[in-house]
Amino acid sequence: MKSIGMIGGGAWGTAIGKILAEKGHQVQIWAYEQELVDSINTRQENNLYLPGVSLPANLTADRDIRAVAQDKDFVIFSTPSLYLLPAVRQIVTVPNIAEGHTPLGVLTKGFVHTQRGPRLILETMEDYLPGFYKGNLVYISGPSHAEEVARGKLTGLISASQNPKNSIRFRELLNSETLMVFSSLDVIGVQISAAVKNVVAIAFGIMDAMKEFSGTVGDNTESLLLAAGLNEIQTIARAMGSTHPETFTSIAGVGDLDVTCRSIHGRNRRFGREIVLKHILEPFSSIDDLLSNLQELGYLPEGAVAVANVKELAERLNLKLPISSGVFRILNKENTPMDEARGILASLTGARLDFHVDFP
Ligand SMILES: NC(=O)C1=CN([C@@H]2O[C@H](COP(=O)(O)OP(=O)(O)OC[C@H]3O[C@@H](n4cnc5c(N)ncnc54)[C@H](OP(=O)(O)O)[C@@H]3O)[C@@H](O)[C@H]2O)C=CC1
Ligand SMILES: O=C(CO)COP(=O)(O)O
Repeated sequence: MKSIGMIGGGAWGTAIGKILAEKGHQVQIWAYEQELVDSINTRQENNLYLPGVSLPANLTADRDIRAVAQDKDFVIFSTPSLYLLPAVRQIVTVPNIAEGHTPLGVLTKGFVHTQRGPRLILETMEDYLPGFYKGNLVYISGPSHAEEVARGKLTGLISASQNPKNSIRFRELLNSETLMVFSSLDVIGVQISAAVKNVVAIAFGIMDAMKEFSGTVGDNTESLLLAAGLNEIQTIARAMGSTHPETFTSIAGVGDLDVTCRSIHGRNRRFGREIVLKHILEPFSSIDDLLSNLQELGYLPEGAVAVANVKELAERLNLKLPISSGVFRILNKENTPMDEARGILASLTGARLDFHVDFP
């Protein structure tokens, strides 16, 4: 039996915490909201982010982040990208972390925006953590909606680390009857795939909403977008130093892209659909305004956070990324979803497109 601290009580941290608790480990989740702590500890349910899933009694929650990280055999970060660094900063001086005794894993998908611009999650964490952690952090990703993992749907994940021993440690920790975990050394490729697929899924959601009202956009068109999205992920990942081309054909690459674009659980897809069907960008004047008021959406599409970082990286690395650029312009109110969708499809096909969609 191991003791495990989960830093983040959203849907994903809770689902993975449940898997670990069901394997007999003692799991403590750091949750930001007191209501959530009470719900997990007294009703064995995450009422805010994973309602309807009954949690084991050996999974508990606490608001004290340092207590959750203290004296644990493993600590796993599961906050959204925006809250990751503040969480890391709070636990660096916890003795077992300060001394490098506790292996650290990360479930967050996205980039961290620093004064030096957008950076990958693990490299940023390494800057704040004691030197023992350099090259030893583990990044866990793959096609895995929490709603399904928590209900025992068969799922595959990738555990990536520069240190193969550590990726195997997390693989063995997480492997269960329904969760199959595979190792990878390509920490850059896996992190970029996880972050950028969320941006592609926003474009996919926009296209998906248009499909319902258009004679031009169909399932085939969506697959065109998906394939181009994978290409865009590869382009940026290679430029950033991805080491293994097979990452993109693995569950961390095309697998996660597919589920994020197509699943009804997908929040990035939902965000894209609601841009078209519910005009949810109307209250926001720009992407900065949106990001400052993200809580108004009521759910967190990581792709909205990631796209500004992707734009900056594309400019720095001189990359042409038509899907990400189009999503950025939509969120920044520089262009309409309709014009951008036409532009993206035209750039992918080389065709001259003048279709119009009449929304209800
Ligand atoms: N949901 C999924 O299926 C999957 C999600 N992921 C990734 O996991 C990460 C977490 O997502 P998910 O669990 O879905 O998140 P949710 O949207 O379910 O939960 C939101 C989380 O944000 C926390 N939060 C809100 N405001 C703050 C704040 N000011 N400071 C600190 N924390 C705050 C909440 O805290 P509190 O703990 O108090 O509720 C909660 O943990 C994301 O990067 C996501 O892309 C990866 C794979 C699957
Ligand atoms: O990363 C995920 C699935 O693997 C979750 O995607 P969404 O945030 O779009 O729901």
